Amino acid sequence: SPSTNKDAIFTEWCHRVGIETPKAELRTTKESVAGRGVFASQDVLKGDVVLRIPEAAVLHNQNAALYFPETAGFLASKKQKILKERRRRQRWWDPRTLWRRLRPLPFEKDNLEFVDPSEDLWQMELTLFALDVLENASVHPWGLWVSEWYRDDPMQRLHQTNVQWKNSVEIDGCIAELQEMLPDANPLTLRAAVDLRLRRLNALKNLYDVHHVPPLDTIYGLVISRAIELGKGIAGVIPMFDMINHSLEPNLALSFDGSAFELIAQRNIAENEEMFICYTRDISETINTKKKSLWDEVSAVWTLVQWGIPTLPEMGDVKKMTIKSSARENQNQETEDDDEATIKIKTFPIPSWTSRRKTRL
Ligand SMILES: C[S@@+](CC[C@H](N)C(=O)[O-])C[C@H]1O[C@@H](n2cnc3c(N)ncnc32)[C@H](O)[C@@H]1O
Repeated sequence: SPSTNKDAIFTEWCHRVGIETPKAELRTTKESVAGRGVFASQDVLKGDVVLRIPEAAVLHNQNAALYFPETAGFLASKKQKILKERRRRQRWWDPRTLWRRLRPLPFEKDNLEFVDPSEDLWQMELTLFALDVLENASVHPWGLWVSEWYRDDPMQRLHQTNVQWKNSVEIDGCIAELQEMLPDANPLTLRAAVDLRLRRLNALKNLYDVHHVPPLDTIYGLVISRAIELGKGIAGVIPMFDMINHSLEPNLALSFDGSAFELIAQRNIAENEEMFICYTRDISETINTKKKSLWDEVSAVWTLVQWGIPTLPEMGDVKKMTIKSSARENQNQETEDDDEATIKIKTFPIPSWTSRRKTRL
């Protein structure tokens, strides 16, 4: 049974919003690598579905827009402006673009140079929606879940002090702590990663003009550590799936069947074993890359900054979590050569705004 009352309340919440937990259970326990994680509630066989999360329960911008149309409207108009500005920058002959290139001292990059509008805007979208949820936590269906979001590492503590990227004393302290967690990391790489994360947040705040919301930085740090890419430039946080910790040898894979996300056992798992997904790269890739390279070191540093998880340098990677559409089919094909199984990545189809209108939690 769940180890704390809070876990039991969360599990009850999951069932209320349609999440099925046939073989998995959230537990706050020292047995978990992160103090809290998802465990097998009974013996699991390879190929079993241990969790099933309906798409309507996922916090992504279209589901969130149903509850917070005002925020959705604000975000959409800002996004339009940002994309327009980017299109203008792509016209090299535009006088303003030309001026930017000809400036004598182009070292001070501007906001748009720290974010890629086709990749990074979901960060602010999900952050603002999560803030909306928290403001209405006592009545909103997602309230109980979002209130449970948690992360404790030097980078998150830095975010929680709402530090500016120019404030070097606090950044130095954070870097020193991260360095202790990953002594092999090159200090300059570490500084660059922290700096990039803070500058990107700063750039997003400027582009959206949302500077004065105090818990924004905190929620931003939580959102980026829990979201998963669902499609190009679209991300979401999947309840209960977001409670699963990271391992380079995961025993679960995520699959989408058109209406729900399923977590499928990749091997037999004993009752009370912790269950993991891999936040970084697939096992099949890790096996072939034992060699430590500069790129691996950069990746390990990024994993530390993004999730607060110190990995071995040769194991790190910056790749985002991916959805293995074929996770279930692989079970049938994999019998002869497990490691060679190629994973097809399915782009998650976000349903249109109108067709989703009726589906609420
Ligand atoms: C998606 S959440 C996972 C659930 C989280 N443990 C919780 O209770 O909310 C990601 C966060 O979990 C923690 N985490 C996940 N895997 C970890 C690991 N292998 N070692 C240490 N911390 C981990 C980190 O704090 C990370 O930022």
